[in-house]
Amino acid sequence: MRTALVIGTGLIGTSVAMALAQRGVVVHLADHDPEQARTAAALGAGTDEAPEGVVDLAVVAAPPAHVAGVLGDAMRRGVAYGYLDVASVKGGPRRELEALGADLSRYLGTHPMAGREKSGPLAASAELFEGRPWVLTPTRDTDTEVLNLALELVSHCRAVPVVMDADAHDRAVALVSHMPHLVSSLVAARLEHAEESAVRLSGGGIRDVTRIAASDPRMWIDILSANPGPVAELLSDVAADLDETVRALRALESGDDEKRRTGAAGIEDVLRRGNAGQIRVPGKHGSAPRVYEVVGVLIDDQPGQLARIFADAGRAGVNVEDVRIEHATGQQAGLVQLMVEPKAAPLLSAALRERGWGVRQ
Ligand SMILES: NC(=O)c1ccc[n+]([C@@H]2O[C@H](COP(=O)([O-])OP(=O)(O)OC[C@H]3O[C@@H](n4cnc5c(N)ncnc54)[C@H](O)[C@@H]3O)[C@@H](O)[C@H]2O)c1
Ligand SMILES: O=C(O)C(=O)C[C@]1(C(=O)O)C=C[C@@H](O)C=C1
Repeated sequence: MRTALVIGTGLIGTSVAMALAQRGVVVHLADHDPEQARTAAALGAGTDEAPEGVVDLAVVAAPPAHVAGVLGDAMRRGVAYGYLDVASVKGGPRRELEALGADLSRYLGTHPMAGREKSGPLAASAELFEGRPWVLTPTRDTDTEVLNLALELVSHCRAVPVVMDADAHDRAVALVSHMPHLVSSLVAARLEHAEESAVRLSGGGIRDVTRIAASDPRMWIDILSANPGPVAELLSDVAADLDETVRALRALESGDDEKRRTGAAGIEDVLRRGNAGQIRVPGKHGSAPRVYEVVGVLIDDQPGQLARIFADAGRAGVNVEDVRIEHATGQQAGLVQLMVEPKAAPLLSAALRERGWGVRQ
């Protein structure tokens, strides 16, 4: 990738632009608030002058409700070869773009699983995405070159590409991002009118639980409006657990030994289930480096090949953890190396062979 246009130069757009600029990509910056683009340029993220020709990749980092409109407009103007967005929800923007009649082969919905509770270019950092998962949602129609440009961008940001279906992504982030965000806000909301003498005792525990409650509500209204069903289901499960927990605590207040024993067992159950869930959360920059097995797939230079490989891997139920592409010099062929969990490698090889791919494991 030689040139890129980042539209929406807040926290995420500026962070992407900084990472690309550091890797030698010529980055153009645009925002509906020109002051934001100027600030991003002053931070070394690129130039706020419009590109003269067509750039390789346009990256839309506007709030989710504006993503489809901004993408549709950029595509109509033909500003780039490929287009991607980084919005926190993937199903809605794709459907909106489809309704606008856009050429979806040149579009790839993506989502870096990294961020902050602060907004704007001044909160940006080129290192924000290092080691973090970056979800890509290609379909059968995705142009191979656009997918390659996206993979290059993810690699420049030193993130880890994860391929998923858009709706499966939205269900997953309801669990690991959207529902936790609301729970954090609900806990923090209890502090609003609390006694200062109590609030000033706050320590690491409440800080950890409420950090994300400081985020911009306008952005989160957009995010939650685009994923309300899955989040409501999860929150109603949390509400049922809360009811049980309150019942257990009330039992602990009782003068009756048997009731107190039942109450203690209920609380212990909540705490132990919490331990079991917490241990599954990867560290800040992912879990300790894992060893993946490589499944090599031979491709010729036909449009749509990479997207088809990802779609076939998805159909086999295999998560592709990382990808490398080797092009054979002077030949219309290449080798795609898919990095997967060791136990998934034989399954993936068999599924891809069955679908006619040349596989090397
Ligand atoms: N904040 C996070 O933690 C996080 C993480 C991953 C992905 N995202 C996604 O990234 C995108 C940007 O989020 P952010 O945190 O950088 O927000 P931000 O508020 O820091 O930046 C958004 C920028 O978009 C600009 N903008 C708004 N409407 C626009 C339009 N119509 N055209 C051009 N520019 C416009 C704003 O002026 C602002 O500079 C969102 O879609 C969000 O869902 C956010
Ligand atoms: O770390 C934070 O501040 C975040 O909230 C980041 C976070 C998340 O929930 O993990 C928030 C929303 C984005 O879509 C992706 C990442």
